[in-house]
Amino acid sequence: FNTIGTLNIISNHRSDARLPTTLYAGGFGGSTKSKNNKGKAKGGGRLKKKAPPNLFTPEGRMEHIKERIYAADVSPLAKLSLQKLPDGELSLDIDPNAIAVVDNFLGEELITAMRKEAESLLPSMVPSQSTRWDEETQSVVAYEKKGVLSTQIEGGTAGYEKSPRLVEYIVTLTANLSHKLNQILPDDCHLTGDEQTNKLAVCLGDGSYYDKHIDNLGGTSDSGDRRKLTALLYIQPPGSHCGQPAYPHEKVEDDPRGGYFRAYDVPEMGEVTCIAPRGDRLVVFWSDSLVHDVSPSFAPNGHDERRWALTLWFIADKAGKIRATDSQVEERHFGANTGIGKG
Ligand SMILES: O=C(O)CCC(=O)C(=O)O
Ligand SMILES: [Fe+2]
Repeated sequence: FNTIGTLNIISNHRSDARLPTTLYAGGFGGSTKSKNNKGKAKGGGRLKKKAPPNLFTPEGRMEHIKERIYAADVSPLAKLSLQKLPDGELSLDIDPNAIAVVDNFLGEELITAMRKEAESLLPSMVPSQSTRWDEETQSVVAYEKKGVLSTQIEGGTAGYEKSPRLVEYIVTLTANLSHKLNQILPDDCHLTGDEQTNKLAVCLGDGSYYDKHIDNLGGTSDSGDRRKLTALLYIQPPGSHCGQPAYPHEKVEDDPRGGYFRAYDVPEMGEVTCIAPRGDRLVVFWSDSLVHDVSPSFAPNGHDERRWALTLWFIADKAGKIRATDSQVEERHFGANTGIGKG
């Protein structure tokens, strides 16, 4: 995977469009500016009813996304659990299987516009690559995922022109969700706010699926893979995949379109947690520990039902550590011969 450095966004909505404003992920409402901005009125006065966000301008959209991030409940990610260390000792630490699910994250208007942008990129998307363990050659081999196309959203002028809202989302989420989480997480889980990597992917609806995997297996090797946290945004119409009962009791069988995100080993939720790819739903989890897959995805009523997901990987900062894969988890899910998959 490639890591994009700071994304420069060129804002072109102004009348003086030839004098572009460059917005930097790290400096735009990022780590220094947004402390304690939860619901506070400017000037410390009474809370006034806020004007609706202006989603016609980049600044308005980014401000809106930032507000949605600070309103979202991502506290499940700070949950602690008792874990067995390799020497058998127990330690209280951040739960490796924690998941935060945020519904109606960005609102119907923005998610609908983002879907349009995503679909406009389809002609440039290519078969998604994956890796699997090959018994014959006893090595990890790359293969093309059937029925899944993907691309990486790039920053810079060219990338911004192609899909401005997707770039704005990536920059704003990177800067602000990292900042918000760093305040509630221990140092070894800290994330950078100005670097990320991402993938826009579509399941074409022919039963395509993702094998069981952990996104980042780099914990024991010097792989250079610093991906720490995964944030998936499902870019479908809000309310799609609204099966009964709701999360966390959703079941794959609830919907003929399938395409459920399935997490394994999540405590108190039974063996498998099923999460529908519901439009405008954000799903956040630890890239270096959560075992997950995607059930076969179908689009029985045509292209509108195709499963679009934008994955953003947050990068561990200098103090952040990539966990080594738990050997018992590896054995339970992938067999002793480490047929382990990687996202
Ligand atoms: O689209 C999803 O729900 C999950 C995709 C995934 O696991 C991955 O890209 O690593
Ligand atoms: Fe994954």
